[in-house]
Amino acid sequence: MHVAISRARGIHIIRLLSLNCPKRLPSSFAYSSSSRPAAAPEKMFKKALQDHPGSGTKTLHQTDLLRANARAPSKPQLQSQSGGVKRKVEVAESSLGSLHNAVYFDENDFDDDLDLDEPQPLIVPSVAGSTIPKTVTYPSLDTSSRIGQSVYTNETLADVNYPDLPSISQETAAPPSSMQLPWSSSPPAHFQPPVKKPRTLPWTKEEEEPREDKKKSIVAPKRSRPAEPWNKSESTIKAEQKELRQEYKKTQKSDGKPKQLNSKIATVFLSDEQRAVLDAVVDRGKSMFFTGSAGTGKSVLMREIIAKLRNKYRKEPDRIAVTASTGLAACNIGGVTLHSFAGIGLGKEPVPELVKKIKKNQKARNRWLRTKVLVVDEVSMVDGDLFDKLEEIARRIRNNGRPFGGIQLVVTGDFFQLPPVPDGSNREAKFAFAAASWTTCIQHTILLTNIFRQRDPEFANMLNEMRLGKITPSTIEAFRRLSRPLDVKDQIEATELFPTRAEVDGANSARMGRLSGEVLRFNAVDSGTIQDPQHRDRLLSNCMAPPMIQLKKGAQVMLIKNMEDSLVNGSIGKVVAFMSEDYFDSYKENDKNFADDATASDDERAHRARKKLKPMGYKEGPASMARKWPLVSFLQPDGSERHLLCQPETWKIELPNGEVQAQRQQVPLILAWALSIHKAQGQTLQRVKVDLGRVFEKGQAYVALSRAVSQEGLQVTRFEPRKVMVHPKVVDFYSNLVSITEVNKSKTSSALNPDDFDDEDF
Ligand SMILES: Nc1ncnc2c1ncn2[C@@H]1O[C@H](COP(=O)(O)OP(=O)(O)OP(=O)(O)O)[C@@H](O)[C@H]1O
Ligand SMILES: [Mg+2]
Repeated sequence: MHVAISRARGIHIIRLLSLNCPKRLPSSFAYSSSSRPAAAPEKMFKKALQDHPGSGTKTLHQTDLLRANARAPSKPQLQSQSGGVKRKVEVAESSLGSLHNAVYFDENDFDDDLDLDEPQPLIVPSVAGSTIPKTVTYPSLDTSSRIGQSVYTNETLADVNYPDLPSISQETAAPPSSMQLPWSSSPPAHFQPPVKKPRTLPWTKEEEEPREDKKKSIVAPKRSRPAEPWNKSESTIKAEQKELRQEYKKTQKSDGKPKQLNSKIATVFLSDEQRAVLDAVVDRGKSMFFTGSAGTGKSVLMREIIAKLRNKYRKEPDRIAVTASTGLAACNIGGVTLHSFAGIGLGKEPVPELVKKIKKNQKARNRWLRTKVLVVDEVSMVDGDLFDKLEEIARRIRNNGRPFGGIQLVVTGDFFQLPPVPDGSNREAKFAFAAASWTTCIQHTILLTNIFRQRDPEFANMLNEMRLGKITPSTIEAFRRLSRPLDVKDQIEATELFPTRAEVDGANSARMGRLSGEVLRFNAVDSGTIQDPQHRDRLLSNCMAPPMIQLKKGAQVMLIKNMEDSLVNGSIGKVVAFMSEDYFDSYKENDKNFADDATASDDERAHRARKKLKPMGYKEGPASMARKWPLVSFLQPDGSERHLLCQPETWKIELPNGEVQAQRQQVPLILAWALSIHKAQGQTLQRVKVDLGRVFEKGQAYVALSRAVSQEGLQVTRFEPRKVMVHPKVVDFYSNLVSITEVNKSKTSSALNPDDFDDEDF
């Protein structure tokens, strides 16, 4: 397992707000684990604030809210919130505010990455002397099966479509409620085993369930790092195969039974603070906002919560609405945007009109009526006025005067990361915590403090200073020292993070252009209940998987689905070969035959193996023979590598009732020499390169740098403290989160008492 359980550097839970629940609530509580933190973030926070006393700590916003709420009745009948208290957020004008003004939004697209740029066509790498492609169509396996291959003079460009992919049934839409989670930053849908289980190597075969179809991913076990991963398709595979046979023999000898070498998705072990939040949400039905620095396991916890809630409501799955602020974030957790869930379009109208609109839409109305738990991910990008509008809509539609119409809210995000995108009007974006109804709807705010991503306390401290926008001279120096190129011993380069998609596409295309050899083009297959192609395309434009990806041998790629415990969303690797599934079938069935002839090409050996397998019932088909998938060598955090034959996976945009509005089937890869900061949000990356001269948005620099797991794996150029922009309102909000030290002072017991969550229910 590449991520060991971090020796808890301190686990603290801070109960901060219980404003609307005065009954039996202590003002705060604390929990601490047995071990002390090496670099407790709350200490860093305090220290940073002390170091910079003038640091935007004006009137504490939260204090205002507390006072306001103290005067409010315990179960406020919120009326006309949308027309109620306006909390104007005074934000310094972004130097690139004009970019935001050009942003186009609708209810399905809150992807600032997409909005910042016009959609960019993927640039075909220019190849000197290339000629107009000649298309060769292979005979079909069946009438619907067709593969077109275009041949260039210097390189081959092959289109790979998936005409015969099985359509995904509605039953497969919702992830299994009891699924296990790996330790990674992938969305919950990715934590399911792939729709078809990864194909394992021969020695695991006997343990596998019989499967109906053959489209499985092929995973090789860990092996030591090769010198040039993409140049080893034949001889190295032969060597690998020998190694595998030896390992196989060993497993046979050890206990007489084959062992499952490739463990499936591992169970996550939540820290005590994560566990406490999970219990409060799932068992006690609390409305919670849990937050914390990048890498504190918010996403891991949210996925576990969703899984547990799905299990709890397994008989009525539509009781849980999984949403996120942006299309990308929503797609990442297998949900929809908050706007789509609400059925409010752009949501610009006043609440009464929006209510009318929803009442006319039976499906949207039902969603509001049926929902018991509303999950909101990446809340930092949710607009505060929108939050208030939704709160009022919920009460009106559900005819229930409790906060948010009695819906339990499970909200997460880090307000120090990307802020709400302004709506194009002159109005400044308003944070969700500044919404008038925020404190009445959120029963508990929990600060997760145990940073898992960066295990080096010094680095975690540097990032925390950056997060708060209060960087000490020594940290500035330390970041400047990171401008050197990374010292890497293998061929995997640092992924460069850019603010805009155009820069990303340009960088990736340039790198692809430098590679010679065959280009294979993989086209996605899109489907779903939305028939209007434009609408569907717009929804799917937020999907991590692109509509088309071109790959060459040697291309650096990122895996965008979790396949195994160590092959997860965010794993970086190189394409080492393109191989058909049949080749692999033959290979594993007939390995001796393959291994003994190093001179034969992949195809020759596959052909020979197929011949041998024919009498055993092997069905030969030209189309299936020709369809090749990228074989990728992924770098593991421990320096070893693993291989995966990357076959299409599915992404869905799914409503709470299970209706799959849109889905995309595509190979689970994107080019990864470069990545947008937006797409990198939430990822954990081993090697990262960031040019801070390009960042322009508050929180952007922090999001980019905090993807790295270590200083050794991070290169930062043009580090300027002024590039680290932090919103003063966010500083205010977080400075009101009581530190564990203060909590400990006011509490005799340091142990978390579960009863601390047992305040009155809404
Ligand atoms: N309980 C845990 N045990 C071990 N590792 C964990 C645990 N929780 C999270 N991690 C690991 O820590 C890393 C960061 O987790 P995660 O992506 O959930 O953090 P996050 O708070 O969502 O960060 P971000 O704000 O950047 O999205 C991941 O590699 C994840 O696997
Ligand atoms: Mg996250």
